[in-house]
Amino acid sequence: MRMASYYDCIVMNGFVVLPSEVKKLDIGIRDGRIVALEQSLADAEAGSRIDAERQYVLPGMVDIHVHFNEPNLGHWEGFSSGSAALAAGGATCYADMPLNGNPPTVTTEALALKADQAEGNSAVDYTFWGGLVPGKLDELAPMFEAGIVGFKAFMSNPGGEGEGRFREVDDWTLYEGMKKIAALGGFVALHAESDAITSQLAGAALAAGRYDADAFAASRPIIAELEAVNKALLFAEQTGCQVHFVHISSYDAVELIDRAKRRGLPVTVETCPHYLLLTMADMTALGAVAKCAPPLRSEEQREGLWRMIGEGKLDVIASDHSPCPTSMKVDASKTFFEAWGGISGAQSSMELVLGEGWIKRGLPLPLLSSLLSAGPAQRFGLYPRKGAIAVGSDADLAIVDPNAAYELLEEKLFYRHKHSPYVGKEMACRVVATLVRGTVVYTADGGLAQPTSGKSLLPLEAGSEKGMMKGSV
Ligand SMILES: NC(=O)NC(NC(N)=O)C(=O)[O-]
Ligand SMILES: [Zn+2]
Ligand SMILES: [Zn+2]
Repeated sequence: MRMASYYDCIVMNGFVVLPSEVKKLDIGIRDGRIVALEQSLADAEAGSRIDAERQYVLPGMVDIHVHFNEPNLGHWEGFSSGSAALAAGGATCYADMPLNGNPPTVTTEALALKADQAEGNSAVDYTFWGGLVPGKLDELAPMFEAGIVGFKAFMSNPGGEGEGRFREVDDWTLYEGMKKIAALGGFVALHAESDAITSQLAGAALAAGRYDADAFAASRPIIAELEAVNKALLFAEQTGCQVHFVHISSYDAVELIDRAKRRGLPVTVETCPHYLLLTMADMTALGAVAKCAPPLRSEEQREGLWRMIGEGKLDVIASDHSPCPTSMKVDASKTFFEAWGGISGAQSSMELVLGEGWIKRGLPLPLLSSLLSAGPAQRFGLYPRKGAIAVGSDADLAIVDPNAAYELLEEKLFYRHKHSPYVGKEMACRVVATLVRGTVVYTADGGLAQPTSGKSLLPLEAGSEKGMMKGSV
């Protein structure tokens, strides 16, 4: 009898963000899961209570686009500092990209190495992407068996150095890979920029002695994104493969993808906080710290992306946290073209999106929350275990105070290299606590409480039985 009303923890008095409404509820947690959502659990027995009066309780963000760069480039970020930053930003789960670690995650051996580095080093739960690259088509099935459902491919040069680096796909590899992935039941994620267009324009800019930020932006125009998206939609139609478009930067591309969805194509679309918060003008003003590919766009595009969100045409907001040593961003001897492309933002996604989308623009919280949590969890087949506040779901929660505006200072960043285009920005709200499976991993007052409580969501055992995972390396 006692069990029925005993909870390990109760989150009380908060405004709880449910899939289609916000309701004042108490959340009862037992064994890491949400077991009660009631108007009041004031009389219940509890191991601990968290008072969320005047605060909002959201499902933790599921950030399916981060580059933590292990193995071997952990000094660029790593699981430990990267996941700490996520926890501080209200993210409770992530999917780590198959680059820029070395080796990239394009074989089961590489996956095993990565999994080994993550284990015991993550503050929040995680899973991994595989990669679709030339010459490794036979690796797709074994990686799928090891639990990988999403395979990332680049349609333009991903940069990076060395023989074993992640390579972009040629059309044949993409087409064949998509047929194989469709047959397996997985999906492809695409960095959609046309290599033909971007390389041609970058070459021309450099030949003309233009190395600055504006020339970089002009070398990666929206037509490059549209051309790649269009080709990928054709391949999706021909192969039946599900496609997820990562970091889409223009509303034109969102509309193109939306038209394909309405024709019945199984496609989803992601954008990132930087395309919603920043423009080319910020890139020119801030320098390479705001350099990414595709580049930041015009104010008109930024507004257009918000309009797309309001119209329900996006599925996912993810950080595309792509860090590097600060010297690769800020180096007087290097041109803008040579600086690392990638923005450090993992810690700020939820605060930025809620601050701009909800507090400033008045968009509904459930809508924004679905892009941060439910949408990405669905994409990875993790919903509703992850990405929802519902009875039976993991108690992965972000508690947000809408009356705690603060200035983001460099020393508040958990990144290994503390650069970000958001340093110095006034944040309109603040993540005050993050819970992973009912455990408080972070509080704004106390900092990181649990640096290693994150768990892998991969069925590692399936691989290890076949000797493909741990033990084979
Ligand atoms: N090699 C990278 O980490 N690239 C990333 N860089 C960006 N977005 O500038 C990406 O996702 O394309
Ligand atoms: Zn990309
Ligand atoms: Zn990325």
